[in-house]
Amino acid sequence: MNLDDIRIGIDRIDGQLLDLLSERAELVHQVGEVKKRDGLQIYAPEREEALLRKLVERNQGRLPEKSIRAIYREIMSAALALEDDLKIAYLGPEGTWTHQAAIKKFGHSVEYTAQPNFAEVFDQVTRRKADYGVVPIENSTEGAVSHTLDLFVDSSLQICAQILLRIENGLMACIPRDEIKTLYSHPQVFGQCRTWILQNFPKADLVEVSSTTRAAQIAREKASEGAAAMGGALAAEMNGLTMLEESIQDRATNTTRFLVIGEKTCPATGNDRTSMLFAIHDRPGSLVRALQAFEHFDINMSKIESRPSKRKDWEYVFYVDLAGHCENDDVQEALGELEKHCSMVKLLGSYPDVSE
Ligand SMILES: O=C(O)C(=O)C[C@]1(C(=O)O)C=C[C@@H](O)C=C1
Repeated sequence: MNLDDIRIGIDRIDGQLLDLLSERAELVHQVGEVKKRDGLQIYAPEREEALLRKLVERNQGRLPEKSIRAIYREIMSAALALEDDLKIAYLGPEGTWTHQAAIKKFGHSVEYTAQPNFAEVFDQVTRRKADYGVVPIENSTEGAVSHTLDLFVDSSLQICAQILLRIENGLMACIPRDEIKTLYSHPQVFGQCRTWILQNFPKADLVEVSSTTRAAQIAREKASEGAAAMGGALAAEMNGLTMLEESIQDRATNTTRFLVIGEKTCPATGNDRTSMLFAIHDRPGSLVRALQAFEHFDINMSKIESRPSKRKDWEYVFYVDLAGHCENDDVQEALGELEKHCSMVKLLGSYPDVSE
């Protein structure tokens, strides 16, 4: 077979694919009409996850799971845009890791709105200026993003999905490496690259800024003063910086978990995770007894963080993630028992426990 013959085959299939995608778009349009009529959420993470799991299982061909997910991400992104003008708020400016996480979840067809800080992301969704928000919650090297945890205490928003994104930080500048005097980045990135900084730039000044994109902008503006930035390839590209060294994070598998927040949580998919906050009574053994509620019902607790309550000194709020959906009987019963030992329990939502 020669190249032209093979390409004729590809052209034929692409034509068929487009016809099928148009047919799909017609059905999606009908779904959108039904959802608007019945007041349902346009974004349906449980349906997306079920569809993706079915497709990955069915797949017999050469395409790896990652490619199937990426292709369908964009097909469903086009669907979301057809159903409504979906707007997603994220921590900007453009090119931040949160922006990339948002695109990984919602694709390129929906509208994005960059916000100056996490509180604004929450606020935009609360005031319905955006349909959903994307915020980081924890990093596998550096731990919790405490500011996000704190914002959940007073917010009525619910978590409806999670996004896992591999974070590859690099050193970027528009000056040679030996002229670098100051490193700019987000505090989380400094934490993720601590060993590399000590080994490579032990004498450099470290300046924390609001995002890696902002750091890249400063590396350009203050190049003559010896500025460089640490962050992702997109931030370097958008600011015309050279990547002087790639993959400088201390752990190769460095991954950040992001949450999608909206007005409603997500229905059960059979493989879910639930997030909640609670505060305990100030009595001996309260925390142990509260946590035993999960053990009694054989529920796996995958995360616990404590944060100051900000209402009274030395009083804490615990942020917990567990396996299961808040509508499952065992989770409901565990919550009932938990409440007996707590002064406050607040469910933040249940969502598909994706590992991609
Ligand atoms: O089935 C739905 O609820 C749809 O809106 C369709 C669709 C899709 O393209 O398959 C699009 C967006 C939703 O988040 C889930 C699925």
